[in-house]
Amino acid sequence: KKRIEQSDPPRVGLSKIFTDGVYPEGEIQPYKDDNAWRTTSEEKRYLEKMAMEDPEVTYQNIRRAAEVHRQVRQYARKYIRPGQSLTKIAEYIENGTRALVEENGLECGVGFPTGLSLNNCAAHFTPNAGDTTILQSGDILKVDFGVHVKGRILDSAFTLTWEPTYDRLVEAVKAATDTGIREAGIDVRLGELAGYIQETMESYEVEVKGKVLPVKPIENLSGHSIGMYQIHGGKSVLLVKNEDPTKMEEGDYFAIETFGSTGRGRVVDNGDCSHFAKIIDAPRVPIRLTSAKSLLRTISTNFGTLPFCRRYLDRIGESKYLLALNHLVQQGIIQDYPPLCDAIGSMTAQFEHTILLRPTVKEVVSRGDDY
Ligand SMILES: O=S(=O)(c1cccs1)N(Cc1ccc(F)cc1)Cc1ncn[nH]1
Ligand SMILES: [Mn+2]
Ligand SMILES: [Mn+2]
Ligand SMILES: [Mn+2]
Repeated sequence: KKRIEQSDPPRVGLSKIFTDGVYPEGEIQPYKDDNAWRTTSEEKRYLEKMAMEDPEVTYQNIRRAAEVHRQVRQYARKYIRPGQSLTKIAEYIENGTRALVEENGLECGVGFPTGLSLNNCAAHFTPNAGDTTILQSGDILKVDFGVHVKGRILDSAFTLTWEPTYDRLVEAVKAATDTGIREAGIDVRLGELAGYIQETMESYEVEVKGKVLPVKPIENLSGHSIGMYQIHGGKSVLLVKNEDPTKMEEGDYFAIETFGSTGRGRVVDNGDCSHFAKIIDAPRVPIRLTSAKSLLRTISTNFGTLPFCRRYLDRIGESKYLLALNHLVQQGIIQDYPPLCDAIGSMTAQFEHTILLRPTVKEVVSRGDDY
């Protein structure tokens, strides 16, 4: 039977292409040293077989999300060009994601807002309604988008440039993320892993207009574990050596992401917030403001605990919601995630993959032939 090809722009749902429901496995990396035994352990292989048969755990959900991510980003990389508005770029990625994952309520869909952070801004920027920002040829764009299937969130990001000036910065961050992925593993301490990432990042420098700048890891950004419908699972992988003795554990899902900067190596909240998410264990406080009460109901219905942005409220018909939204933030019910930026004039880069610490092997589920 002829395989149905993906369209351009990407619109063919993956269940029409992977008709047997089996999605490609990611890059397999065996565990190292005192966990190498896992690959051939009968007990661990049995554990994994059970996981594959459990509809809750089955690795097919996260692999389907990963294949959606690979196909959308493949077309997006070709499509995104200086001169386009960030809004158009965001909608291209989101329309592609919704179509390929065959969005269906909270069953499957967009995992979190499409990050399109420019230059000194490293994370959590996506345009709000009315934003007229146009991508420029000298920009460094971090494209960070998510796909979820049954609450399994695929979190992966890459950096795009259209001039060679910052190639070494991009190279440094790609190498640091690959170091983080390679050194990750069951029983690895998070503080130690951060040291390996820092070491790779700091071995690079970038020459800009005759000035040699060291590449700095951004010390207050981090990778993170991922839970069901929960983008931040509670464990953080910092980018500078630290004493956190917390270990990575069998069954963990991790987003390994690193950020490099030619600036301070530190980000601060900057500009209007676009990203928000319901706080998982928020206190059940009575909400007096009627508009806030109804907005919270809309958020719970449409996003659950997945992060959302103002454009997603606009597209489901909400309007004049800012007062209510800020009230929910003040009440500690919704978390705001403002744009995170280093010094003006600095440049930042990011690469991110989602990895699974399976009982027998480590799977870099979001790996593609692009990064
Ligand atoms: O910086 S984080 O808040 C974080 C890092 C460590 C512990 S929590 N964050 C989680 C997140 C927050 C809001 C989102 F809309 C999406 C994700 C990392 C991240 N942002 C983008 N990709 N990955
Ligand atoms: Mn991300
Ligand atoms: Mn992440
Ligand atoms: Mn804040």
